Amino acid sequence: MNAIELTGVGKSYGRTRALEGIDLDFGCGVTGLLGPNGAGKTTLLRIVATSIAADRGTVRLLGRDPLRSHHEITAIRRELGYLPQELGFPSDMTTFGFVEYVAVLKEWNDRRRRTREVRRVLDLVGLADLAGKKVGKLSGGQRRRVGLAQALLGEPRLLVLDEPTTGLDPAQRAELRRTLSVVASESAVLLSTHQTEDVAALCERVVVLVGGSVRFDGPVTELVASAAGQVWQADHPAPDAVVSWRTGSGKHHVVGGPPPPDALPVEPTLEDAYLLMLGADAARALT
Ligand SMILES: Nc1ncnc2c1ncn2[C@@H]1O[C@H](COP(=O)(O)OP(=O)(O)OP(=O)(O)O)[C@@H](O)[C@H]1O
Repeated sequence: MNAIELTGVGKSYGRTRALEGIDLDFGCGVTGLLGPNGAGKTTLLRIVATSIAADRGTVRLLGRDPLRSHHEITAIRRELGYLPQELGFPSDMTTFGFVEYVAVLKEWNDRRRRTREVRRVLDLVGLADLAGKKVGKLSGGQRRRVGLAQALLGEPRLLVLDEPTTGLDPAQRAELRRTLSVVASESAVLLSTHQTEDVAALCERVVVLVGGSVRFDGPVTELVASAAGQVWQADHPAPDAVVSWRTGSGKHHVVGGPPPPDALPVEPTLEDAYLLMLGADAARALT
């Protein structure tokens, strides 16, 4: 049984079709969800986090149907950790107090066990030293880590993270990768991000959503390989490239399109492959 099983899933907001025909299964490991603004990433994560219901198709989470009964949805939520895109914090609560409050909502009724668990997750995200500080006085990145701490309570089998790296500095992002790679050995982790480097560093599998549909689903290495032979370094601009820019070294990084005459091929990155995929879509939309 996979932790997440989606078949023919669709969701609309009024006339806007946010998702259509989504067929995806996820087991243990970290899967990265990429897609441009409005592609449907948050909508998909909210469905998987039982925060909203799909309009069409079937959703099974941890072997259960969230629409079947209150009992089923509660059973799923007991094993689910969710970091929403925007998490509201009562600013006068302390870091410890806020995570403990979420633990109470998650039915950690034994005070000693609860305290131990809150300390464990604060330690995991590197916030032990700030446990007594008011949430309102934390930096954006620190607040993001408080959000992550509450999602990690109880070692959830299903961890859903909406843009977890937003606001984190490079050292914190590296630490987050370390934490998630440990969690993912026993849990299914689904995260959305605009940072292709995070996906390349952390995920075995990547799903690209475009316009509410799955545009790519497979190993990160496969997406990278799809750009082989289409990325160059050149001395001159490439006006017909899918994307190209002048780098700090003064050379031009050229992705797709005909190579300029002096172009030297370079190994593509995940970002190159992703830009190529989106660029091809954009070009198709214009014809
Ligand atoms: N509550 C809502 N009411 C109406 N339309 C919505 C609502 N939430 C999302 N949408 C629309 O659904 C589509 C998908 O939005 P969604 O937030 O899932 O995309 P996303 O990929 O997460 O975008 P972003 O990268 O900007 O966060 C968009 O067209 C958006 O405008």
